[in-house]
Amino acid sequence: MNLATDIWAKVLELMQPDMTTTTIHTWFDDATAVALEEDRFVLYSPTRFKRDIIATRYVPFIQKALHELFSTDFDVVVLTEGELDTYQQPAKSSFLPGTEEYTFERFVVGSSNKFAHAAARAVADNPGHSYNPLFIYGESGLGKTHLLYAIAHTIHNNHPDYKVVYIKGDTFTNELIQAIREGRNSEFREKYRGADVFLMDDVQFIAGRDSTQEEMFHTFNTLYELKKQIVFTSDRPPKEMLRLEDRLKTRFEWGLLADIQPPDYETRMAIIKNKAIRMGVELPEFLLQLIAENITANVRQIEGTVNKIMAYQDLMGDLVDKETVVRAVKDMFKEKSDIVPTAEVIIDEVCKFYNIEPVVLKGQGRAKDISMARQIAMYLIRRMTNLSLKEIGKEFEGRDHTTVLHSIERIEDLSKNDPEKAEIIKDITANINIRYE
Ligand SMILES: Nc1ncnc2c1ncn2[C@@H]1O[C@H](COP(=O)(O)OP(=O)(O)OP(=O)(O)O)[C@@H](O)[C@H]1O
Repeated sequence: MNLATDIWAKVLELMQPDMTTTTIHTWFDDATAVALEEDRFVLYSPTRFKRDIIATRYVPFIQKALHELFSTDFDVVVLTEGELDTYQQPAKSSFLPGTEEYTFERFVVGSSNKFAHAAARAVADNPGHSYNPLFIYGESGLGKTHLLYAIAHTIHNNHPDYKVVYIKGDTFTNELIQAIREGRNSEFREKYRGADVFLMDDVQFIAGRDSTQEEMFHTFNTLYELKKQIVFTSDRPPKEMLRLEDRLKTRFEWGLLADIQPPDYETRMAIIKNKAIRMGVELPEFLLQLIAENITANVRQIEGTVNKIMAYQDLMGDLVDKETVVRAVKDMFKEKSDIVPTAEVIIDEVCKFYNIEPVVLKGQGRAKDISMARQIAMYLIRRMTNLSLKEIGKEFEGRDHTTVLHSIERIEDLSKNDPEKAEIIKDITANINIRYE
C-alpha cells in the first residue's frame, strides 16, 4: 500500500453517501490510484469507456472528497490503457533544494491568510505586472516564508530562464559587509540588481543599518524601473519599522501590503488534517479538536504537535485509549509552554531580577538600570504574550505605541549584539516559564 492507494480507499468511502453502491462497483472496482502529486491526483481505469465516464461524471465527486481530506484543491486526471507508459510525474522545481514542499497547493487557505495568499498567487502567475512590490507581514510562524517559496517555485517552473533570487534581510546585510570588505561591491550589485524576481524574507533586519539601506534603495530602484517583481516579508508593516529610512518605507508601500493573522479555529483544524493525511495518518476527531483548541498562536507549533502525536502513536500503537492520548497531548502542551504568561508576571520577574518595585518600573524614572529593565519588560511582553503595542503601552502608565516599539527594537538589537544582555534576557525568560510549570 502506498499513500495514493490509501487516499483512494478513503475517497471511495467519502463518496458513498453521494452515489449508490452499484455505481461505485460499476465504475470504480477496477480503478486504481497511480499517484498523489503536489496538486494532482492520478487515477487509472483499464478501459477507455469507463475512463471517459469517470472523467465526465465523477471527477467533481472525487475532488470534493479530496478537499474534505486535505482542505486544499486537487486536479484529478484519469488515465487509461496505453497512457500509463507515457505518464510522467512532473519534475519538481529545483529552485532551492529542500524547500519543494512549500507550495501553494500545500498552503491551507482560511480567512486569516486569504488575502496574502491571493496576492502571492497573483504575483506568482504574473510577475512584475500585478502588485509591485508585494509586502507580506505578520507574526512568526504564520506562513510568510511558505508563501515566498511558493512564489519562487511557481515562477521557476513557469519561467525556467528567470533569475529568481531569494535572500533573508540579515544575510543581505552580512553579504554586503563582506563584499565591501573584500572589494567585491560590483559583484554583489550584479547579483541582486540583475534579478528577474527579487524575494527578501525578514526585511525588518535591514532597518537601522546605513550601508544596507543605501544598497537596498538602489537595488529597489533598479529592479522597480525594470519592472522586475519584488516581494518582501516582515514581522511588521513598513510604518512600524521605525529605524527604516523614509525613502524605503514609502517605496515598500508603493505596491500592496498584505497581512497574515493567526489562523482561526476552522483553519487550524484544516491545517492539522492536511498535515496528518500527508503523513499518511487520519487523526480521530477528538484529537483534531484537542489540538485546534489548544494550539492557537502559530502554525509552526501546530506542525510540531502533530509530529509529536504521530511519534507517540507509532510508539504506542493504534490501540491506545482516548484518555491516555488526551493526557499525553495535554502534557505536550505544557512542555511546549504554550501557556501565555500575563504582563503582570513578566513585569514581576523583571523587577525581581533588577531588584526594583513594579511602580518604579512602570513609572517615569530615567536611571539607566530602570529604563533598561523597563525596556526589557516591554520586549518580553511583546514576545511572550499576544498584547498589542498599544496594550503594552497601557501597562506602563499609558506610554504610546511608538515608545514601546522603540524599546522593543533597542532590546532586539542588544539581544543580538550584546552577549551579556542576551544572557539576562534568557535568564528572565526562564524564570517566567518556571512560574507556569
Ligand atoms: N496556511 C498554511 N498551510 C499549511 N502550512 C502552513 C500554513 N501556514 C504556515 N504553515 C507552515 O508553518 C510553518 C511555519 O511557516 P513559515 O516558516 O512560513 O512562517 P513565517 O511566517 O515565515 O515565520 P518566521 O517569521 O518565524 O520566519 C511552515 O512549515 C509552513 O509550511
